Amino acid sequence: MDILLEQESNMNTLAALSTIAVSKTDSNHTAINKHVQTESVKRTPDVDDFKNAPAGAFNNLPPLEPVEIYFKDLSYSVQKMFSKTKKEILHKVSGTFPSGNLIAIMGPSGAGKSTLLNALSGYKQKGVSGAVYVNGRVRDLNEFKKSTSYITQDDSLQLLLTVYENMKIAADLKLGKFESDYNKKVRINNILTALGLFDHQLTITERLSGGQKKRLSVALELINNPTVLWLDEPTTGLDSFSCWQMITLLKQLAQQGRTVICTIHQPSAKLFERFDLVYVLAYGQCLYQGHSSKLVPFFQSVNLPCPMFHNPADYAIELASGEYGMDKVNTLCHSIANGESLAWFENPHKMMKMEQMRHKNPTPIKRSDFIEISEFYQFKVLMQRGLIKIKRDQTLTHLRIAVNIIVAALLGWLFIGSGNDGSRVLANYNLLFSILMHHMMTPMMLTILTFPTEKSTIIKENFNRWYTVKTYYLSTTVVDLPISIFCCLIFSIIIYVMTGWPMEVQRFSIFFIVSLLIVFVAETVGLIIGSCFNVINGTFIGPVFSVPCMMFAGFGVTLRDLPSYLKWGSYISYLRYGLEGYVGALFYKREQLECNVLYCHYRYPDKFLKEIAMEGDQFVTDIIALIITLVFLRFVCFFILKWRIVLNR
Ligand SMILES: Nc1ncnc2c1ncn2[C@@H]1O[C@H](COP(=O)(O)OP(=O)(O)OP(=O)(O)O)[C@@H](O)[C@H]1O
Repeated sequence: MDILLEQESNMNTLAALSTIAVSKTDSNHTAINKHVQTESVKRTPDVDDFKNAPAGAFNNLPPLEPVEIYFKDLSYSVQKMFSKTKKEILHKVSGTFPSGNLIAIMGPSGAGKSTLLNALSGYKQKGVSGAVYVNGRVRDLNEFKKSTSYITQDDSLQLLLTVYENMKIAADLKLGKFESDYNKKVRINNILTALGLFDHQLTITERLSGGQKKRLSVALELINNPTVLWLDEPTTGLDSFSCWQMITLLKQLAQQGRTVICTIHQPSAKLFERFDLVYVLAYGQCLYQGHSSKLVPFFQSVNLPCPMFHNPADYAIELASGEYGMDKVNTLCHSIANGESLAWFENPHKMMKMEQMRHKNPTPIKRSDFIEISEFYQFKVLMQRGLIKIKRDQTLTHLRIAVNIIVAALLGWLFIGSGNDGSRVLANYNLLFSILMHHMMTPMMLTILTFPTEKSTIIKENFNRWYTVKTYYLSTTVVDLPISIFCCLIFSIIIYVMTGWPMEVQRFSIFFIVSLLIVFVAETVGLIIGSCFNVINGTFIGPVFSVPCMMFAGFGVTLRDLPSYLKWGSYISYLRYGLEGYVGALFYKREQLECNVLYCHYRYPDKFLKEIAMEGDQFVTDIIALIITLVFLRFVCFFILKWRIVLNR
């Protein structure tokens, strides 16, 4: 009990601090703003400057335009697998979410809570029908999204960045260069203080507790002061105190004029009371909509009284899951008119009609302070973030370098000095194929394994307008270049020197360029597979896709011996161009090789080239073919990524 009282007092302190934030007449606040403006010209601040700053998270932001959301006959259906029929998940639900309220969407598992949240926020658009109104007008999703932020259930954070770095990157992406670094720091500091994360700003996000990660997710989205916050299960996985902290924080944000809507599983009685409005779903229908304190009277009104000392939220879930019979579910949904009825709001007669909303807001919702950031600036910031991640993810970076050194050294050792040995030409050919396998599998599997974990973050950040898919795609392509080139170069040098291939700049350059192109193509293939599949399916699809590529490379079966009806395969297999390029680089126009045994069948490299049906002089064509393949796959990859992230919503 004492602990709870203490927690409550902490929360009250937070609430008091937030009240300071919204008080526009507060002289302290004006003084601080002035101070900030004058100081920003003078010097660059450091962290200590902010230690004693007031905790008002949004004290220098323009006032919020209230956003009232009303939806009518909202349905959501999905295509059933292996069937032409559709499955309807939301059944023509209606509802009203007024501004300045903390709203809970409740219901048993599978009732459609996340689906409703996604449909209302625009996170899901395909399969949604019905109307969503914002301030009395049909929602213009593009404009509406400028005022909203969506916080996903899995926090989707950049785990390798510190709390401050995450905030700074978010501030740079959302505020661009229109705000000075000093102002961004002040804003970050205020938000972190209000959310109890100030003392953790130098902590790597990976090491934060579950509750702190959830608060950081909220903090990141508060940077541009959204008016509507959508949160999918913000309390899942948190202990009771962290839940309390989170809901209290959300309540404060709502009290500042925002519309805060979250899905929640089964809140405790204490948590339940904190919500202003509750929207209960049962089997995709609305079972209750109204003030949290009126839930019990509502049940009473339909002769389903909540048992004494029973948590009303628990009782609502029991009813919604059909524990007391489906007839009760239908009665309740009917009584609330599937969300149309406003009878159980705190002051139903004060609820605004659509015309009144339009009258109150004569122009459609438009964020006056919205900042459009240039794609070039976004690219720069994403590059910065990518570089920090590479620097921090030392295990992966070191592993990539180490794997290339170790594999090159092992292969080099196995084939040491064989580069000029007429009796080991076939061994050299096998080695080239092994090198090809290494350059194909390592980057492809690495991308297949790492990209899917990034996907949810990209989807969330892109939806919240942090950056476009194009800028993300370009930045990931560029940021990885130095490490890929370095790994490939070190591999090529080790293997080339150890094997004793001819020390000629031209031969080595072709060998290196072909290797690099294979690495880039394999990375792109990995990215395509990673964009389409999850890690498990991707790790299966990757090697399966590689087998035909190997088959058509001309290694096991020479290109000459391929049946005519399968010839096409050799044109689309990028490994064929790789192998041909390698063979050309190392065997074309070579002098006769050394022979220290009785007989060397391939002492003359031309004879070998003839036998494997490769001309050897085609390396320029091979390099061009690899470049065309790379460019083509890069475009394909971009469109798949765009489709997965934006178009498939
Ligand atoms: N793309 C889809 N294809 C098939 N069924 C789907 C799809 N999306 C959602 N569903 C189904 O719709 C129902 C509602 O899903 P939703 O995730 O909204 O439930 P929820 O109430 O949020 O559940 P939980 O609390 O467990 O997360 C579930 O039965 C789910 O299986």
